[in-house]
Amino acid sequence: MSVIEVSELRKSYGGRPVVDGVSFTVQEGEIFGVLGPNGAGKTTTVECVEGLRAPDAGRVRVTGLDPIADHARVARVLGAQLQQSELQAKLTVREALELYASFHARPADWRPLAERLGLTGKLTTRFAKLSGGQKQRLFIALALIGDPRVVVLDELTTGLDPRARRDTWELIEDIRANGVTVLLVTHFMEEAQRLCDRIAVIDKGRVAALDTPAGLIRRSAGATVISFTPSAPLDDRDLNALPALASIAHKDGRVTLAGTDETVNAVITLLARSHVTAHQLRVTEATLDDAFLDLTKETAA
Ligand SMILES: Nc1ncnc2c1ncn2[C@@H]1O[C@H](COP(=O)(O)OP(=O)(O)OP(=O)(O)O)[C@@H](O)[C@H]1O
Repeated sequence: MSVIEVSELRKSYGGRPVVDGVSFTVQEGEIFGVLGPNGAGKTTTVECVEGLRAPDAGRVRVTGLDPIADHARVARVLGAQLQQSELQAKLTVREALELYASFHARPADWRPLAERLGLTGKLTTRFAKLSGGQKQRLFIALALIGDPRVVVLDELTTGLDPRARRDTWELIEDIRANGVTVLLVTHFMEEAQRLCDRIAVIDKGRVAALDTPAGLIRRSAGATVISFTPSAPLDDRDLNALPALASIAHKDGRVTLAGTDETVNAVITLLARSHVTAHQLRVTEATLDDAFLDLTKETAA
């Protein structure tokens, strides 16, 4: 069952389209990633899902409800992460939890939530005195306090150290294990690769690709990279004729080819046929990072 449906969403600012026909659906229980370069339109898209912005065109549904027309009902099923500026510096963790619980008709009990998020020892600490990781954990708690079916987390781990980021990833997996669907906006490839079931890569206001992390890697041009130092020079014409070749580079006598498994098999055949030995042969799989750069390379150019 789909929890979020976005269809042909469009939004312009001052006549400039920043979301230009975005469509995707998020299934119940998924961690769905929205990934893209700066200014791609990710936040605008999720703000339309949250009902914070009205689309110019297109259709958005959250559990079948329109986030603008049915704002109150959507607020009951959707938990949104607050921005830093939305919490008063002097509010203690306990006060923030109680205050946000009071906004909901049927809030979750904040005590076990605070326990699960490791905030029990910080209940009397003021917001301004919390570390970056503790603040993020509080934001997660506040997003979950209405006992939502779906939670939207935007750039949750930006500014956290690697340890706090990993702890946050475990929390997100834990949220999903409790049956909550997660819509995650992120800049971090490692985060997206590790957490997301599927990812929409947004580029210039459009969905450049939508797939599982493994699927995105497979469809990027240079999904597999093979490098070696040949015992004798290989004919460039033979190398350039390799199937599914995405790129070729020569450096310090070493040849590096990006392509697919087909390219790897063909280069091994070529080496055997040419009686050339490949020293220090390495075959590596591209990461989501490589796939992302490939999928959004026109933007960077
Ligand atoms: N209220 C607004 N008025 C005018 N322009 C806006 C407004 N909000 C966003 N924009 C512009 O729309 C574009 C898309 O912004 P958006 O925040 O959706 O992108 P993003 O993909 O989330 O970017 P980032 O990764 O940098 O947060 C940007 O160029 C931004 O400057």
